[in-house]
Amino acid sequence: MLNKLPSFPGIAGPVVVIVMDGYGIPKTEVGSAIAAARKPTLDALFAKYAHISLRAHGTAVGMPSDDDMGNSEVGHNAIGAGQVYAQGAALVAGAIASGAIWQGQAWQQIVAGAKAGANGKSGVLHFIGLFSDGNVHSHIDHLKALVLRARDEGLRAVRIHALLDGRDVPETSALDYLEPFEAFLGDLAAAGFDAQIASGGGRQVITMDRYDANWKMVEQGWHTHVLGRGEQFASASEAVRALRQRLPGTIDQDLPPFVIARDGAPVGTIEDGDAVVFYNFRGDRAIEITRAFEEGAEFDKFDRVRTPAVTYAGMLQYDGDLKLPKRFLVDPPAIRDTMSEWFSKSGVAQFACSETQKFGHVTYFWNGNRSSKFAGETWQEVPSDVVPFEQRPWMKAAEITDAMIAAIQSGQYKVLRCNYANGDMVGHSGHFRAATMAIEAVDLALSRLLPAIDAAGGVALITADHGNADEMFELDKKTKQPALNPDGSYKAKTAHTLNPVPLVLYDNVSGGKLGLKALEGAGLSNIAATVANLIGFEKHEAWDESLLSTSQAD
Ligand SMILES: O=C(O)[C@@H](CO)OP(=O)(O)O
Ligand SMILES: [Mn+2]
Ligand SMILES: [Mn+2]
Repeated sequence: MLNKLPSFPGIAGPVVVIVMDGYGIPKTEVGSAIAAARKPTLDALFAKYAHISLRAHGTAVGMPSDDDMGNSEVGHNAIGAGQVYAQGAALVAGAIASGAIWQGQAWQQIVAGAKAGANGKSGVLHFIGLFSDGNVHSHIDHLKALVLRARDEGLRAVRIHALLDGRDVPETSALDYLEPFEAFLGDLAAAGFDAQIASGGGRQVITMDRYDANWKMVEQGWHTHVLGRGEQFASASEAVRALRQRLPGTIDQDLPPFVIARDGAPVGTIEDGDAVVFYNFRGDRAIEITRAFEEGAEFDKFDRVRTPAVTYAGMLQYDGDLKLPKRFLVDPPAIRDTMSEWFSKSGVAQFACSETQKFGHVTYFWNGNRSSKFAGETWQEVPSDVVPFEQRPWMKAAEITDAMIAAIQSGQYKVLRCNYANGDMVGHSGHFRAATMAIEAVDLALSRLLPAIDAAGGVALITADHGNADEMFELDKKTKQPALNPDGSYKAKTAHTLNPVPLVLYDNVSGGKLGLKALEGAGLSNIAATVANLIGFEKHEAWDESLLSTSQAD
């Protein structure tokens, strides 16, 4: 149980933490869908209530460097745990640099599995994952290290199944990664090691679904990577060129699947005796395909047609509760002492809500990559639409708000949390106009939610996990100003940003006694202690400092 604060009994009503996914503080108004949105509620929040900015990228959220943008996993982990852990990107890079990854049992079993093969023939080692240097789900340098090590281990062949990104990196950058990589593989092949790209497709089309939103994507991925069914091309770069020509304006994440073939035969279907490494380190979009590989006859999400007997590993363990996958190359961060756990131990009833696309963010990521609840937690999922979100920028903001208002009015919960997906999911489309509407939808939601909090005598902390809609145009690397296409138009940007995020204390109950401290270097990991203080508890010793000032205590 957390200790009671000696000086402040906590507010009478509930504390509501509102995460506006993808809502950063823009550096410039040009290209900011947030600056362009009509948002009277948010404007009033910033005009009238205590607010500070928080770091939400780089080392402040456990990424390897401050050149790394934030993302939902590391952001929600930091908020929920109140601490910063070295995250997957850093842990994998470290394990490769030290060589520890190759000494681990999992890698050795992968190598042994491929060498043993089946039916008297050694197997092939397949790498499936996101093909970029975005460092949100994966990094291409990790893939390179894996391929080289597979060669050094004396494996017969490797095949790569490349999920095109354009969401954590510029929207049509696939060839910038594919061409040098094909050259790298070509050099290996010339030196006698059989290494080729075997299949691929846009990450929003195949394989990388999350939170059971659309298993069809995983089914299509299985058909592409495992069965080798789909449109055939001579190489991945040729596939990208041809598909772009056929589907003008389609960005990388949305490109259809492709299979690489010679003389009509796929070069890398997945067969009995092969080994498979899913090389993404982040879990949300890795769990479904992992289940398809690991589960037996009980698997009922789609017809796999064929289930090759393979040795399978994930880069990390993606879910510590479900032990998914069983075999993994690098230990995940051992996230402990989350606020959900300690509020639960302190008898605080908690409510969490989002729509499918972000549901795991406010539950599984928030609770330290655990898919189970702590005692006294209630989770509510609002099913997301399965459409391109630029067509429905309001997404489920209204329904999430309905659920939050009902939960507040029930009087059952002391701490509530929700995530509005709009700024992020629509921001990822690169569609500026839709992104302004996304922010307007969040604003409208807040205009309903905040009065319900007032009526319950509560307060809200309004924040975000990282930026996205705040920068909808690529910035020129040198000038840091929005970059232009050859025709003079702005280059659309689909990725997250490096910008800080707001933290607003919406408080109409303390009569001005509560405020926020602008601590040097404050980041998302300072929120947990702030919530604890607001409900009258001291922070857990592992948590970063609280940002709450109470006129009695300070
Ligand atoms: O869509 C995703 O998987 C990531 C970007 O790669 O976004 P977020 O971290 O906001 O979930
Ligand atoms: Mn996010
Ligand atoms: Mn995002």
